[in-house]
Amino acid sequence: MATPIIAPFPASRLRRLRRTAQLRDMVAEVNFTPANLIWPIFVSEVAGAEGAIPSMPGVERLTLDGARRAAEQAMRLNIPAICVFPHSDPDLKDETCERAWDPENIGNRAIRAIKEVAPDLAVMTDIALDPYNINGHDGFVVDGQILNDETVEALVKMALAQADAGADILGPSDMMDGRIGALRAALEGAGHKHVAILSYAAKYASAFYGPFRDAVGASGRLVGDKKTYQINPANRDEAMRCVARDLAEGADMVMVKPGMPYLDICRAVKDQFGAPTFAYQVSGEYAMIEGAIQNGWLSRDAMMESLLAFRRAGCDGVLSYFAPKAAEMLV
Ligand SMILES: NCc1[nH]cc(CCC(=O)O)c1CC(=O)O
Repeated sequence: MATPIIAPFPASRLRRLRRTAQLRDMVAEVNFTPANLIWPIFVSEVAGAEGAIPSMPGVERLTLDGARRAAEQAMRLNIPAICVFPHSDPDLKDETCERAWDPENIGNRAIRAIKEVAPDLAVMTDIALDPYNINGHDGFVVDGQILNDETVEALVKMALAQADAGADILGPSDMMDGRIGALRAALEGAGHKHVAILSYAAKYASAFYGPFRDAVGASGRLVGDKKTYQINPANRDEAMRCVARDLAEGADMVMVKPGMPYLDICRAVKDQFGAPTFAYQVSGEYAMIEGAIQNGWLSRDAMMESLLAFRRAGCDGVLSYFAPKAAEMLV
């Protein structure tokens, strides 16, 4: 960073450039546009499960038709990408997680439905076994241990099914070791050379995912916690090693997750690696801000301020449940 030169007062009056909206805009260091957004949506295959998610006020589980409408809305609002999270039938969850790589699972059906109505919209996926796992974990569980290498093999099958369904961006969120290299090799081998990987590289074992687990119906199921695979919130160097490793294995873009409590990590990742860097403003962050807005405790400006903070911290974009609302305010 350049060394700031400040003339002594009154030669320097920093308020001169804050006087009008035009002057403030002229010297704004970062901006936020709809192009900075990725919109996560929940798509359910369970009849009657669509509708409100109490811990995420304003967010709904969608049907396939709802996903189509969201895709059309994203295109209208210039949101470049939508990220599909499946809410799968709880009665079909098991330990084999076989539905994760079924071409007809709800995630893959949603990808195809979106591509039908909005072929140009980028569709991102989530790669992890938790939507289909009876115990709510992102990997296979045997004797209370999360198996790494066996899980990676399953994730590869899941990824290929998503790529076959038309996904543009794959989002491995599982935090198994070696998955990025395995996914990249499999995609090349299967002719999916242009499918991009946005790695959940610096994903922390966070309490801020609670409402998401309600949304996908994993809350009651999760046995134990995810601390043996997600990063300890105390660690920064470890996050940097994860990002370096994932980029070296072929990730096209990297993510820091959660977002607001980890803005220091966003800045460090952008400065050190200069790769396309995204933050996930996760469900708990959304719930805090939107809940406070709906109670009249915060104004709607808090939403835009929270998004702008990611840009200031070096992020190219943000996955946020605020995407449609924020994009509407930006047009
Ligand atoms: N692989 C699961 C997954 N993918 C995205 C989120 C969280 C997103 C959010 O909280 O908004 C999670 C939850 C978890 O790791 O338990």
